[in-house]
Amino acid sequence: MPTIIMTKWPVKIDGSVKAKAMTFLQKLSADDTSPGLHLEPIAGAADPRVRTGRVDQFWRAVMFRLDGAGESHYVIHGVWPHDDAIAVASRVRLKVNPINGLPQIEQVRLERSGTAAHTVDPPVAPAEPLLARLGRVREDLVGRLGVPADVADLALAAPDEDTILDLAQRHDGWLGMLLVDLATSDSIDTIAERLQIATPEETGDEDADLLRSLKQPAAQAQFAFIDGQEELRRVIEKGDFGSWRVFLHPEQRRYAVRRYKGPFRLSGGAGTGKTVVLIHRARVLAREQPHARIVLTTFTTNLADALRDGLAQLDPAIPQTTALNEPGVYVNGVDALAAAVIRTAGTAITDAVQTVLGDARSSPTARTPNGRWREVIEASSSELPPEIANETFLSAEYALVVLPSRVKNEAEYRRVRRSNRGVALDRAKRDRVWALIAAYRAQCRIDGTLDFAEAAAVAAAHLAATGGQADHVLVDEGQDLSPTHWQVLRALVADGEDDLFIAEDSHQRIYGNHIVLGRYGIKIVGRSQRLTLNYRTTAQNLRYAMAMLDGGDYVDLEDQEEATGYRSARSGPAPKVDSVDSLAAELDTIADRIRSWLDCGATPETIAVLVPDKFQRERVVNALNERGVPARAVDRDRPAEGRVLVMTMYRAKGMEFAKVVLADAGFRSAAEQARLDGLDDAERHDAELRARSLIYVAATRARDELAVLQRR
Ligand SMILES: Nc1ncnc2c1ncn2[C@@H]1O[C@H](COP(=O)(O)OP(=O)(O)OP(=O)(O)O)[C@@H](O)[C@H]1O
Repeated sequence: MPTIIMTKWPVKIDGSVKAKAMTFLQKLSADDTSPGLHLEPIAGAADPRVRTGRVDQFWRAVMFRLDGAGESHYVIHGVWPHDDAIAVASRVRLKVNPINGLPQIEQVRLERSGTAAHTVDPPVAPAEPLLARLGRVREDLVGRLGVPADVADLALAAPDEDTILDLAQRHDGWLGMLLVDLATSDSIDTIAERLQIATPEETGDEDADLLRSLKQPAAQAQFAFIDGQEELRRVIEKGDFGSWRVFLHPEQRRYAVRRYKGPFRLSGGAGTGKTVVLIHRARVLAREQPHARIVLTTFTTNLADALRDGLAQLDPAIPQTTALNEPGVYVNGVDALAAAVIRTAGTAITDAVQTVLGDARSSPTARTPNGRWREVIEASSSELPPEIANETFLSAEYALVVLPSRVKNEAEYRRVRRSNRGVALDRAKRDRVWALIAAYRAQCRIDGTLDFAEAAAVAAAHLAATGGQADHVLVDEGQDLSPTHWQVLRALVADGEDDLFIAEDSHQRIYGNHIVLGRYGIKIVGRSQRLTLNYRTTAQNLRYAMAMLDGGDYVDLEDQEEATGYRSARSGPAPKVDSVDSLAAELDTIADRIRSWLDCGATPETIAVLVPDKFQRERVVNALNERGVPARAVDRDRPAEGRVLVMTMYRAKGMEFAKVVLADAGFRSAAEQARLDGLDDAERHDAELRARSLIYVAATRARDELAVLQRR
């Protein structure tokens, strides 16, 4: 049967044509001799392999036919209206790039008009174009990396990064990726290595050479061999043809499929496709090991919902299970996962509670309410200074020191190591802190509740005693997890091959404290890599977001300084940053901005207003509705259609929108300021880092346009 090789299609087609294209491709993949397909060569075409096929009366598919291993292969270039299709088919050529061995669809110049098929105004070269400033010469681009000469000349004349990114956006696949890389300070060797470029071997059989080239890792960012009718349907039905589902960057593919001898850590800035790698990896593991118990987890339930949806979109055939310890992929937030361990353990959980808390609770499934630490502090007559007797310090001390070390009494607390905790505690202070912790525990015992960190610690102790319940654990948003989360995940899976795969970005830590994985039995030892190409955010918005982090000392889960260098594949307008004098002016400006986007054809649900807290969320929703802009608050529910979405910056984590307004960026309520003022230096410093990260997270949710409003 013929093999279909999809490419990222250069034109977007609408739903009804898509359905017909699907039928056409299904027929083609079943039998390419069927006369209804009207497969035809084009007389005088630049490439004798080119064929057109009849999608319907009006639309034609353009493709290349290759023969190899006794089978025909069709590289589908795209679908166009009849006359355009003939014009495209006459001038396109598929060849192996002689320098880098990658497949290249080029447009041959039309002799009649003497113009290039893809005309681009050559920029006027400034005194020193960007690539010259970076020390690049024509030989690097053309002779070493295989950039076509005409594209190389445009790139070499580009005055700045944005111009190169514009050029990159006009070239799909490896060429676009090379251009993005060339605009950075990475060495030519690094760039070549990243795309695994190698000089091609020529066998004399051109079709076989092309097929080999199409299978190169960097080629798969643009060409996908379709594995059966079902995959064909998914590729065509789901959104655009350039989607993450099909065309992975070679680095993403490597991390999705590679085997690791132990825990692996994948870092990367916002939008670099970490979640995409995790979802693909879950699929790869599930397909290769149908009996494996695979866990895909993250920090919140909302993010887990998105992972679940993403996996189902990628491949509905992958079995998702709703119970741990069963074959298939179990997707859940890490706290829900810990709760599930406790629930299914039943009364057998008593031993684990005893191990962690030193008391007996038989069915500790209720949650400790927020504010319990405050009540305990208020009810005590502790002589501790305010920078210790506060909720932030005590809950952190409890989650970072007491629970992971399973401290059960004052004597143990006196001895425990408090590494990386800012405030030093002498013996008297330790005893007083313990008195508060003991009061907290006593109250929770009476209520029969556990807080989230306790529940994770108890679940970890239970698993450690009774054995793991998974074969592979994949973790997203690792930077936000707390020590007992890591303990439960470590205990969930036995040490061994592909046990833990962790995606994280320390710049996006907005919840917990900084921690180091090695302390919780997760030894990365050199198995750590970084993704650096941002798929989501335009270079302009990314620059704005990165500037929020300037000067902050961010440290990753292996206690190393976090790298900042990463780049965007997309270019767009600069963010609009406005300062306003009053709340009313701010709300008016938000409404005006959104109205102008809607007037230009944006759909409401692709626009989000991100605010610091729930109070402001309600205020913005009301103000927008009053001003005739339909808006809706998003909380735990999934975003609905037809209205502009308004949510807290926390809720927006992991999401993305075409257009984003950051309202009241950097706002701090009086209560929050008072809380920060009451903290010790180390806690305050960490809180400041998290506050900057929150703006970074929020700003990187914008795909195309970002507007920022600050109060003067
Ligand atoms: N290979 C790819 N081709 C096309 N789009 C991609 C690719 N990889 C990722 N994307 C897109 O880039 C966006 C960001 O991807 P993803 O959410 O996986 O990044 P992330 O690193 O997890 O981001 P964040 O840390 O901000 O949550 C998504 O829209 C995703 O579909």
